[in-house]
Amino acid sequence: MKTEKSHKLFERAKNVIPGGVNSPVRAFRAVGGNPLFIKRAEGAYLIDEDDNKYIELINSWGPMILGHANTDIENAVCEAVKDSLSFGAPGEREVFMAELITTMIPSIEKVRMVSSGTEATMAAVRLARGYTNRAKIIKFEGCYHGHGDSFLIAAGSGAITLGVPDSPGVTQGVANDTLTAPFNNLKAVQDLAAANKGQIAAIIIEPVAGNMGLVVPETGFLQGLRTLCDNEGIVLIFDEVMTGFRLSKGGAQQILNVKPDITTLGKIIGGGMPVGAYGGKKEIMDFVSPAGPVYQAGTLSGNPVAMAAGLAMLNYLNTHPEVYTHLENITARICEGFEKNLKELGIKGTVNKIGSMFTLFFTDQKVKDFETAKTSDTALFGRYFRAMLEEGVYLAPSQYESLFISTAITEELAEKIVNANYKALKAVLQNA
Ligand SMILES: Cc1ncc(COP(=O)(O)O)c(C=O)c1O
Ligand SMILES: N[C@H](C=O)CCC(=O)O
Repeated sequence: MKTEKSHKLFERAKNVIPGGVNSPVRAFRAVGGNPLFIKRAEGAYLIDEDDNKYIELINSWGPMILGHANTDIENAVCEAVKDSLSFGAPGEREVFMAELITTMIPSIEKVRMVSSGTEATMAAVRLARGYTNRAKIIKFEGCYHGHGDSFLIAAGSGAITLGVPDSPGVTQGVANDTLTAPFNNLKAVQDLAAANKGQIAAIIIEPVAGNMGLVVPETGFLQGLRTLCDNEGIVLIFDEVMTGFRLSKGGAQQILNVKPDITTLGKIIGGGMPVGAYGGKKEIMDFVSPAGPVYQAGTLSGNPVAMAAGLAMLNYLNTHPEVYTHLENITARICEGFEKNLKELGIKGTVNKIGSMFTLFFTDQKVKDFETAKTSDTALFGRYFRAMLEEGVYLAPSQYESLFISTAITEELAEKIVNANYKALKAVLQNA
């Protein structure tokens, strides 16, 4: 595989961008080798600067659920651009967007648009603190909620990959207010709440965790958190930046049948543009400025072009429920193929999946939390990642990420992915 142009760009980038990338996990540090610079993407494919073409399973870390260069979304953006790129004043698309979100996710009665998932989670926690007049929050080991200071404690995603789950730069004062518990361990959360009675403002959780690899909640876990929050006056925040509009049109909360007080959103909601949102019960959302005292603002919040992209995306998903069945069937097919390959080649692996999200962990343990996720052989993952690239399939460059399927993955492509997986696993065995 020729990667000269990517390599040259990376060398130039390292001189002027920290680590040569604008988000750490893109640097390929966990898997070895240099990042590929992408010049174009279309449907299910990424095309790099050296004209290599890959079937891709990241989809910009989730947003591109309809594949790249979707005509509906691109047309909506082109139309919106004609009216100016930004107003800094309210526009009708923001109203349409809020109406659509509150229809699709009924636990959201009012919603505020922001420009990233990080902004959404930071604002949601500030709101919960302002509403309850309490300081502490509980988060889960291996969950990632963006790079807000309060969340960089036992954090997932690139923070695990690069060995900074507790980042320098976060003050001890902030860290003291973030308590952590293992995912899927209700007793640990109940104990924390009892030991800090009357002090916990919020429990924030990815209802389906995607940032320590994919980990699904066990039966009763989320419902147990709901009951605990109701009993203790704690605000339950579901961070659905990844799962919102992906696992169903009503997000993870719809399929798992548990309603949070606040939901944070991002990724798909922007159709590929930088958008986030947080919303929930009216009573809580009316604490947000200017309705209430909790301050939060944004120069580009509700940006008309971003709203146009997001509206086109959400309108499509809202009116095409068959999308989710298709995505689930394709994902099941790929995961079954991977499991068969692992068995045939005698490689230890566990495939976690839900809807159109999945992770192949190189461990024979059941992966139900961060501790079990960490039993994966990450060196083996690195070799597998590179072998898959050679086979023309682009994966997330870390064991601790979920993969995402888009509607552009046809049954034929699913077959190709399974075959590539077999060849890559075999190559990894031969070179062990
Ligand atoms: C669950 C979750 N929350 C929050 C974020 C932060 O979103 P963003 O990267 O848009 O700031 C991410 C992804 O990065 C995420 O996966
Ligand atoms: N896991 C992260 C978000 O979902 C990966 C994206 C990033 O940090 O660049």
